[in-house]
Amino acid sequence: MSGDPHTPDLFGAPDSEPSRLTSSAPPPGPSPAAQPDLRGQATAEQLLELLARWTERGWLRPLDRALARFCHQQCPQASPLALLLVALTSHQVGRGHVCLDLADLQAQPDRVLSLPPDDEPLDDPPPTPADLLLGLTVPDCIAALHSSGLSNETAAAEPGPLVLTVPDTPGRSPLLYLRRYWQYERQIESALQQRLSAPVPVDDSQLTQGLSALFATPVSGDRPDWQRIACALAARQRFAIITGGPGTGKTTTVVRLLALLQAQAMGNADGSPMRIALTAPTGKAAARLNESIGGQVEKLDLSGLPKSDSLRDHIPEEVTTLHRLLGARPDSRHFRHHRGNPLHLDLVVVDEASMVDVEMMARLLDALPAATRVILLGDKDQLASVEAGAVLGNLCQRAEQAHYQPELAAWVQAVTGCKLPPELTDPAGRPLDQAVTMLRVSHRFGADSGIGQLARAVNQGDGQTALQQLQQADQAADIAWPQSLGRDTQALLDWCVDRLRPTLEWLAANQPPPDAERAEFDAWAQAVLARWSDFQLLCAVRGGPQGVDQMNQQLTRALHQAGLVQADHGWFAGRPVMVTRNDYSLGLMNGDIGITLQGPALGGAGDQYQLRVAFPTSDGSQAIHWVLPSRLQTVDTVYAMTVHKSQGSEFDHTALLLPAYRSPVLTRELIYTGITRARSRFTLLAGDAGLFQEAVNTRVRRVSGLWGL
Ligand SMILES: Nc1ncnc2c1ncn2[C@@H]1O[C@H](COP(=O)(O)OP(=O)(O)OP(=O)(O)O)[C@@H](O)[C@H]1O
Repeated sequence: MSGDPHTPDLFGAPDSEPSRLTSSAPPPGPSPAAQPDLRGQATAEQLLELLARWTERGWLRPLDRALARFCHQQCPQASPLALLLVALTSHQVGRGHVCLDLADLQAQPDRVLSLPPDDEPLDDPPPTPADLLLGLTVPDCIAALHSSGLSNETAAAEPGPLVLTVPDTPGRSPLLYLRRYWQYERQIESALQQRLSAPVPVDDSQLTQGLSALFATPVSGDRPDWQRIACALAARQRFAIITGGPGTGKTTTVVRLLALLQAQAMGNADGSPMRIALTAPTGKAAARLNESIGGQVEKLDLSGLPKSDSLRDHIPEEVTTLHRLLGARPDSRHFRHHRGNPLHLDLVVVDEASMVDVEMMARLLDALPAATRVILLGDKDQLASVEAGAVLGNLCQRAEQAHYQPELAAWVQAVTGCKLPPELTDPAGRPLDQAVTMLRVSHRFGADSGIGQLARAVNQGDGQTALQQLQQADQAADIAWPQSLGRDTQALLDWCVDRLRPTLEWLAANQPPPDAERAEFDAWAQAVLARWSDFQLLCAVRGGPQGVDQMNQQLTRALHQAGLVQADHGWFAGRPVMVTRNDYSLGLMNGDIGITLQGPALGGAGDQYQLRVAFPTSDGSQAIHWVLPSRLQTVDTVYAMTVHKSQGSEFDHTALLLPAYRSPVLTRELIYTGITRARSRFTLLAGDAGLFQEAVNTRVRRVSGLWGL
């Protein structure tokens, strides 16, 4: 659970990235002496030497080579081919995959290293996996692993550091895992299987009544009300997923679902309410849900439900982070709650589940009794977590087509009145399919919304339409692509300064006097934090001229020159920072954003200010958590932030800056995530239409063995 989330090699290799094998101008071949012959005489030492060369070039992480060396020491009989597979599997984990797909490896061997772009000239290139694996087949790899003593197919066998799974289902490839990740996937699979095979008995007429009470809009025959359907499906399952794009009503639906389930529980013979936890992977996402859920619970009309007088008090509004729920321990990947010390809960709702990695999901499910119901909410099309695994994406692979069994469709119609389109039913639908609902109508972005249309085109991989929409957008539109800004750094900086200016000027103009009451400082800081989401520059990459590091440095300088901040380095009022590592002693979580302000002096010395960083409190209250800059060890300036770090946040006006060069990071998921961070205005900052279009055509594929549910 560590690592720099922004380095390109952390992301899955894009599907459309041409393999080096097929590129038109391959780099000159390696000298034969440098290339271990994996079919014949190569030794482990030769292979490890080659891995060292890859590591020097940044194609492999030192950790990946160290693991191969460790495996060589533990199992000296392991062949160089087996050791190569160890290093590549480890490297895949660093790029967000849970395993190495051996068929993919054979088809496109060079996708598994962090190779530079094809057009970058290489000086004395080492052989690549394509060179090493030439003439070797998947069965050769399997045989090498079997004889290595490193991998076992089942958990029952003597555990080796790797696990090889060879599925007998046609179309499925053998997958090689580091054992830990195999275990996480199996934990998830078994926890979900257990829940999917034990649906909750429901009283259909009570359910129909509850749904009618909560959903005021009458059902129209030809347009299914997906929110109502989601509630019905989740009411009968111990595990359910509600996925949907921005503004499709995930929160609205879950609030109604909570009311429905709680009303059912309180209407039961013993009348005890369910113990419910609402959680999200980051503090920011938790705070956002907290805010929106609170407002929605208040407005909910509960009059048609049983126990309506006391029901509202039992609908939770407080959202906690997964780390906090599980009882994270400083400097440890172990939690206080686990199988041996489970959480006593009846229902757990996980919002922004696309950001939950395989390890976190496994740990959550491990800490829950089998009877605890689990509901995942999230947008399956967003970027996955930077850590290994794209659990929500993997589980939602069949969500578009739904695959509801005809009996389920009939039941849905009986309890909700909604007729499901026949193309979404499938007699061969799997148990997981029956537990997934995709919300398909955006209530935030109507049919004529530029942001909505652009997000849809990008999501469908239609780069040409997306470009046309951007090119044809007029002044009044909510999307824009000022092409000159993508090519002229100074113009870009000036444009960003102008967008940040109102908030920085407001901040300075409204600063309370040093002797003001603490509440006055808190209210001011709250307002500054709220205004901070008026505009956000997002960068696709970390390094390079359009990367987040340089943009932050240049923007800081430009703001200083414009007189909007008092310094161009160090700590100064108006510097926004994001916490990059959980700090339990300060109560700050990775991803929390604070603004440096002239705050109240410590100890109440009322005649002077003290520079402090104002963080919102995660309980959604109006209080501010003021932290001395010297106590913040790991923060980044965030005048610009990476798209990855922006997940779970929304901004009124979002601008997405793309690099001027090809990068494996530029994918459809990244562009979609960037666009959907915008509430009311989106600006693309890119100099090259081709790169944008290429990115939209490029998908992240995260290999996983979670397909059998
Ligand atoms: N069925 C509906 N009819 C009309 N408006 C709706 C409906 N459902 C949701 N909305 C409105 O659409 C907006 C977005 O809803 P909501 O916040 O529930 O969506 P979401 O999917 O959780 O959004 P996010 O992208 O923020 O996660 C809210 O203003 C909500 O009141």
